[in-house]
Amino acid sequence: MEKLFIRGGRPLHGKVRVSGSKNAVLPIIAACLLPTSPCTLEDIPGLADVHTICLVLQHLGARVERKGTTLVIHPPEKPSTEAPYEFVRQMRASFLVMGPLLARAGLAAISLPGGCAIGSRPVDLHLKGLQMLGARIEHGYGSIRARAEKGGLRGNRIYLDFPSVGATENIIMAAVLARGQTLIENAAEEPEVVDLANFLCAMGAKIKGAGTKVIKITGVKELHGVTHTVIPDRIEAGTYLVAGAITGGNVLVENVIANHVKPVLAKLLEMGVTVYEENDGLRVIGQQEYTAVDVKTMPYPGFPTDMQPQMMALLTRARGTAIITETVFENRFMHVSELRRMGARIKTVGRNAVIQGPVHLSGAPVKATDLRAGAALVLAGLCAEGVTEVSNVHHIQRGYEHLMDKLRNLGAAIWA
Ligand SMILES: CC(=O)N[C@H]1[C@@H](OP(=O)(O)OP(=O)(O)OC[C@H]2O[C@@H](n3ccc(=O)[nH]c3=O)[C@H](O)[C@@H]2O)O[C@H](CO)[C@@H](O)[C@@H]1O
Ligand SMILES: C=C(OP(=O)(O)O)C(=O)O
Repeated sequence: MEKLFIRGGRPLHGKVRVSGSKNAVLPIIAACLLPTSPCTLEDIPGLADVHTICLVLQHLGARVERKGTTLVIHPPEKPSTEAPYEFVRQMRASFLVMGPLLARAGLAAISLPGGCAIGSRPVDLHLKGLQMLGARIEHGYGSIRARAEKGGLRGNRIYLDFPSVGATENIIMAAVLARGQTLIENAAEEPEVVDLANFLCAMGAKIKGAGTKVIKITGVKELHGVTHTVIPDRIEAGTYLVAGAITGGNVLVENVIANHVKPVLAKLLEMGVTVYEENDGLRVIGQQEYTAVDVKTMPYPGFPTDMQPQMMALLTRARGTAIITETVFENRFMHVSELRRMGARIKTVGRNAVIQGPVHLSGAPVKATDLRAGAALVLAGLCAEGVTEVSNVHHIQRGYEHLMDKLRNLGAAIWA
């Protein structure tokens, strides 16, 4: 499926269940290289990215069995240590095997991930952290080769210049088997980091402070396999909340941790969307009119950059002028020109986008340039007049399980 078609104008009604979190499951699968016995992972979404990281693990010698939404991962006794470009090119998160490989095998050679549509996305913070744990880093032929000193990695104090999610995760995974204690300061506080830490602790790791700015890890000798259920995807949940709001519908979003979507809820409420907690999830009731609000993306617990494009689509429907400031990625406004093709009035100045509303969007052929840009175009299509044709759907398939079926169940006219 490379194209999606949406006939807009139908308010969405009903229930939708959120799948397991993409950004939690990717590092957790990488962490399955660490124990000496198999792990069972539950509520694993059927996403292109999950498939890719499983291929990476298989390439490194792990045995991966999938049964429905369950994954069983048998770690290799002696992992191979190279993740070539063919994987890293498909998904930057492949770089997350660096920490576990260094911890388990003392050696890792991973292709350097390139930039992508939303920014240049260097890995300098990952490498600085691993260096502080005693790894020797060499660049060559487009790859990074990291080697632990004799006797393995050793704990240290690491200050991150920016609370990078991936760097925090890579360093935690490297430090759990290191000698002594590691302190990560200015660590990322995202729920996905906490889920990874909970998974590792269940395997026997000693980690304190995950979910705060300071994480303390005391290295242990060995980890054992466990069963773990990943947290619900807070970005998918936020996307369906916006879908309810943008179509003026009434939707119950199930399997969501309300605390994880607090920054999104706060903005929806400020705009005049009705959202409240029910026993089984969060109910969103759309209104005829919304008020423009300003949004600034920030590391957690700030407003998530992964919800910025979807929020922009919704803000085209709000009365007044809204300013979105993107502080996390330097180039995450690729959806603006596509939304403009649908009639949105948006200008960008550097890291700010100024949205003038309300406008009645109209269907148009548009292109998904990345995952969340694609989600924003689908949302815009749901409320636009006429048919919207979204191309490059493979980007959307990286992060939304059964998107078409879930939206159809809510009454959307969407087809491939
Ligand atoms: C698989 C996964 O979990 N992806 C999420 C993760 O990506 P990811 O882990 O790549 O995001 P980071 O938090 O690392 O990146 C945030 C910012 O830090 C910069 N940076 C990062 C690392 C580094 O070594 N040097 C550096 O300069 C990046 O270029 C970016 O501008 O967190 C992002 C920020 O919430 C989300 O948008 C992604 O959906
Ligand atoms: C940017 C995202 O993912 P990744 O880091 O995998 O590119 C995202 O999920 O919006």
